[in-house]
Amino acid sequence: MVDCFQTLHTHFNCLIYFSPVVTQALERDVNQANSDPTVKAVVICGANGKFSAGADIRNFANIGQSKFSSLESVVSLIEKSDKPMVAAIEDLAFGGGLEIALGCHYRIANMKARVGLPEVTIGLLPGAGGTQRLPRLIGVPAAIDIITTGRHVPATEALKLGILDEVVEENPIEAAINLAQRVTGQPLGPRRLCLKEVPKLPNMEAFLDEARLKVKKRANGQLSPQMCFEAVRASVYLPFAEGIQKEKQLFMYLLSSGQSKALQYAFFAQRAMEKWVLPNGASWGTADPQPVKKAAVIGLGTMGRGIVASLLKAKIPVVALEQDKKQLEVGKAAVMALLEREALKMHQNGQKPKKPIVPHFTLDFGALKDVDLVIEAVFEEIALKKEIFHKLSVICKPEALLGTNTSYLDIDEIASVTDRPHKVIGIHFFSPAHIMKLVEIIYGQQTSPSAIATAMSLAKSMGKIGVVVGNCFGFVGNRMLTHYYDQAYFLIEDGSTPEEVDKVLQEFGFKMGPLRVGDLAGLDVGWRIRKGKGQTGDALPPGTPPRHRDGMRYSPIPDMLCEMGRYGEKTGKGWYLYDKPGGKIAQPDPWLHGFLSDFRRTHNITARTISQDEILERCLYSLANEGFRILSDGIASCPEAIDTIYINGYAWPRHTGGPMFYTSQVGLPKVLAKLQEYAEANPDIPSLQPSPFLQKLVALGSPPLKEWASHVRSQNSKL
Ligand SMILES: CC/C=C\C=C\CC(=O)SCCNC(=O)CCNC(=O)[C@H](O)C(C)(C)COP(=O)(O)OP(=O)(O)OC[C@H]1O[C@@H](n2cnc3c(N)ncnc32)[C@H](O)[C@@H]1OP(=O)(O)O
Repeated sequence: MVDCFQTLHTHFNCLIYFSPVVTQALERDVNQANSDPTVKAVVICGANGKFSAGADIRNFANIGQSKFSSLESVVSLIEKSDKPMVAAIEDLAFGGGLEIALGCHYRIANMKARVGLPEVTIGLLPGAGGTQRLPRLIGVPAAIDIITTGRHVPATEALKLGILDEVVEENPIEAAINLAQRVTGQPLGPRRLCLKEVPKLPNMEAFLDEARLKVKKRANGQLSPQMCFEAVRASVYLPFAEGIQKEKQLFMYLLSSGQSKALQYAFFAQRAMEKWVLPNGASWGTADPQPVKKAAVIGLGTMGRGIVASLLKAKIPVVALEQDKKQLEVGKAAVMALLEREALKMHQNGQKPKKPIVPHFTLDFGALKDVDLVIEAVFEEIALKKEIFHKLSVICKPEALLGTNTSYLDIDEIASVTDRPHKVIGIHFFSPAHIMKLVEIIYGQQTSPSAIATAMSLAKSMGKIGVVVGNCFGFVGNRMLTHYYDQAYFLIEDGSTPEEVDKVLQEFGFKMGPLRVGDLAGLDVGWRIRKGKGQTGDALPPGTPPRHRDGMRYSPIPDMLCEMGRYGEKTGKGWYLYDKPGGKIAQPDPWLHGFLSDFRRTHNITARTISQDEILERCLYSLANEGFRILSDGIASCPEAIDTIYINGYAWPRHTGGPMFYTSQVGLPKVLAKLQEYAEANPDIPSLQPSPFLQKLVALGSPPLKEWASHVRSQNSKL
């Protein structure tokens, strides 16, 4: 990593993610350069076209304090050197990598480089002086922004901010050597960040108070953004050396917190999804993705519009089809408005908006004859979907992949009406589809590995995270979610208010609780699904007890709200009262509280005071309990898949690692005991009965989460 100007040729190939061994080697080489009189200046660069992405975070939690301290002392050694030290940043300088560059006296990067301090995203803070040097270099507001968000800063912005001294078109090493030659002999004092004052603000105190509140609000219970803020704040009030001590103290606090463990787990869990393997052994190694040069989307409702935008983002031309002229006009206007908003957003973020490819809007199914992929996004009605898929199998070319954006329905049933069940696959987006990162890729009994590879590769090109799952009602995410919502409804029947339930889940870390989310998504969505299942509406057999279905407890309250036209935000009332239809300001609704009291009276329910613990445990443990069933059914291949789905599709608070990781941290015996307790108290709620797989894990002594998949004996793959 160290290269020299003129005589020193020590050059060690630093891995993009460095270890304590690399830190030691860097220290040795800097010392050598310092003591070699023939060396006039040093250029620090990376190997293989990259500067550094920071420390290797595998097994981070096991590294002792001394190893972290040693990086700061090497940065300090670089900074104190009497010879000019120049960082030549190729492509990226993140985390400890940027901290090393901040220790250098000059920094040069190539045009496409990005720099940043992403430690906050893995539950930490920059612990090698970054929180003390960056504010001295670029001022407190910009440093707070970069350090508390962990965002990647493009080279051009970094130049404007003053993080970089120069940006060059190509290889920065050459330019760094030239710079080193130019500055040799000039005083280095003014270039040492540790000696600089933090730039003053006229209203520093007030600015920091406001910034602290903003960071806390955005953090939603995550500690690292708040500790990052406190470390930067220390740079304002403490001398450099004391600021470094404060940074170290806060870093060690975060390192030992459960949150950093959870966030690092989530980081690797997400990346593991890329390497899908089916129970029959199929994987990237055995399946080639088909090229998708042209795609079609059927249905331009909310989901269809977002899917069109996502495909266009991946530069795939799209045929957008609707069933009638009016729907097509409405859909077209909405898609164009969405594309304009996206372009404006890019412009505001300083990015150059690309000229959008305008979709081909049509009513004509014949326009689909040459597409490589269709994604159907019509209403969740199996008969409608089957009709469309039958048509597609007649019109589309034989090699075209037929995808459905269903969120619940049976992929095999849909495939059964086509001439190519091996090319039928679920591609389940999450709303808003152009923003949410998750895509569940669902394989049916006959879906080919190549179809899976194509869908996974498509997800990546749209900038999304694909997770391969098996076929069952609701797949992974929605199958688990049903139990979470059921508990919320039952708790409300038994005496809680929607506000109490939401508050508990918000305090856990969700941005919104289940009832508020229900109002946002539209209560009619679930109502239509329950009607489709015959749980409510015309298909309900006469004489069905109002609060039971097939002998199991059922809450009719959400159906009753919909029957009264209370669909949530869009109608101005649902679980909450809104300022107007489509309004965002939710207020507790006295009418609803009265309605709940009447409901309890009608059904002889004596309202009881329900503790916050019971609300949390019943909602979260019942959801995770279904996760254990999903694992033993082979619908998800590992707990990491479930957690990645929940974090990226359901806004599960990342700093708790996802439902399965969270359960592992609470302790499986405790979760099992609580489920047993709640199941006994509610014998008509079978979803509270602990899953046999959870019981098995506890009987096995609660092995670590990474071993759970190996304990699934009866994989019930649908392939
Ligand atoms: C001795 C300790 C002293 C000092 C401590 C200093 C603090 C730090 O530096 S903490 C680390 C800060 N850096 C980061 O958080 C960067 C994390 N990585 C990323 O953001 C991205 O990986 C990326 C660098 C932007 C590259 O993205 P992309 O091109 O999309 O590749 P990925 O799929 O994300 O990653 C490829 C591959 O690398 C593994 N990996 C990524 N980062 C790390 C890491 N920091 N440590 C170990 N491994 C890492 C990732 O898991 C992938 O592995 P596969 O096995 O190929 O899945």
